[in-house]
Amino acid sequence: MSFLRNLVSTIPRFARVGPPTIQRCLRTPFAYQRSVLPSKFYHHGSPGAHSRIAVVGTGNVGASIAYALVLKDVANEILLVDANRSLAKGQRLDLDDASLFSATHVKDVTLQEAGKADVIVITAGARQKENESRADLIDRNYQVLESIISAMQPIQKDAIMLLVANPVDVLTYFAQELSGLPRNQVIGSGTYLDSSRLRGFLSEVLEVNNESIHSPVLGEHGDSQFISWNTANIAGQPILSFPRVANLDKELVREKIAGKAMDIIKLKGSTYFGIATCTASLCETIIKNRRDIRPLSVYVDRLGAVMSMPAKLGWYGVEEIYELNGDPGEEQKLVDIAQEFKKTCKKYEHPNRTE
Ligand SMILES: NC(=O)C1=CN([C@@H]2O[C@H](COP(=O)(O)OP(=O)(O)OC[C@H]3O[C@@H](n4cnc5c(N)ncnc54)[C@H](O)[C@@H]3O)[C@@H](O)[C@H]2O)C=CC1
Ligand SMILES: CC(=O)C(=O)O
Repeated sequence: MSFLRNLVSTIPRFARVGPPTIQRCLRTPFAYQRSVLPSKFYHHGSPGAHSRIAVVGTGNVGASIAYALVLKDVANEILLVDANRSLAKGQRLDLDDASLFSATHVKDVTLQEAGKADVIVITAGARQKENESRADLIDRNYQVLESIISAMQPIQKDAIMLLVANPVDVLTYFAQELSGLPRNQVIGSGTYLDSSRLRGFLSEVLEVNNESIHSPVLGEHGDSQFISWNTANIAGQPILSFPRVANLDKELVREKIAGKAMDIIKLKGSTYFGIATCTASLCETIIKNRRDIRPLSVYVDRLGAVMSMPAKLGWYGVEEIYELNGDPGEEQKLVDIAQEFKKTCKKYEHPNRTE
């Protein structure tokens, strides 16, 4: 065997690249895959685990997510779909060129086929222009979402649907209403991106790697988001006990983080690298059942609203939502955000909800 391996390693890599299925078998041994993945990731009697992520909407955000997924080698297949079919095809051809170092196979498909994926990422829809808020997109993007979900039916019953299009909290709620999937399988990227922006900022203030900083931004992925200073910590020490953080103007920091998207939009028209990194990481969390805790758009029963709260994510979607530590100011913010959310959604209330 070792003689064969040595022999194979002398063949240039480009000459060893075979059809995608063969590459997949070579890269990830069958026994390993069987021990790690649940039955829902087995399809078509394929000789190993077979995970598929659909990306609906292949504009700036969708294409960047697909690119990040290819580089991370998260799934066997990425399925691309866009109302503009030539755009999806063009992105697929371009991504083919990027998959040289990845076992991921990229396809352009129909919405019906996307509905059979294990993870369905929805980025389709309008984006903000300068000085437009995320909430201003609601009328346009509700229509887009409704048409996409109806064209994807019947959606695979174990699928996890991950909303990215804005306003993400409101669209997540509508997707929960319209998709027929259990609520815990329909989530939004929420304030994961805002939290990563805050970690980046605090990492410079404290000169600590951002992965060691736990500082969630919660509530709305929008103007009313807030920083949970009372739960934030480094190495278990409250973050407010660090003088460099204690001395910051907290409202100024909040505005800086909440306003970063518009700062970028004013300079280059849209944001996509940050959300692509966050979304690819969420897909990996789902497919590998990592049970990471992330600030995500989830339905919070006691408040009757979708908003960003720390949530445990894995194969089966959201398994648990974590409450804050009882600070009355932060609780009031959640209540206010829930009230605004309900006012917005009333206009679109769907009569067919069964759960
Ligand atoms: N949640 C977050 O943190 C972030 C969310 N976004 C949101 O992501 C969304 C997409 O942004 P971009 O990619 O920059 O916009 P884009 O305009 O580059 O791409 C949107 C794509 O959606 C497609 N589309 C529209 N209707 C469709 C339909 N019915 N079926 C299939 N495809 C359809 C369009 O053809 C277009 O290719 C926006 O709503 C934006 O606000 C953007 C950045 C961060
Ligand atoms: C556009 C957007 O939602 C963001 O970059 O946060």
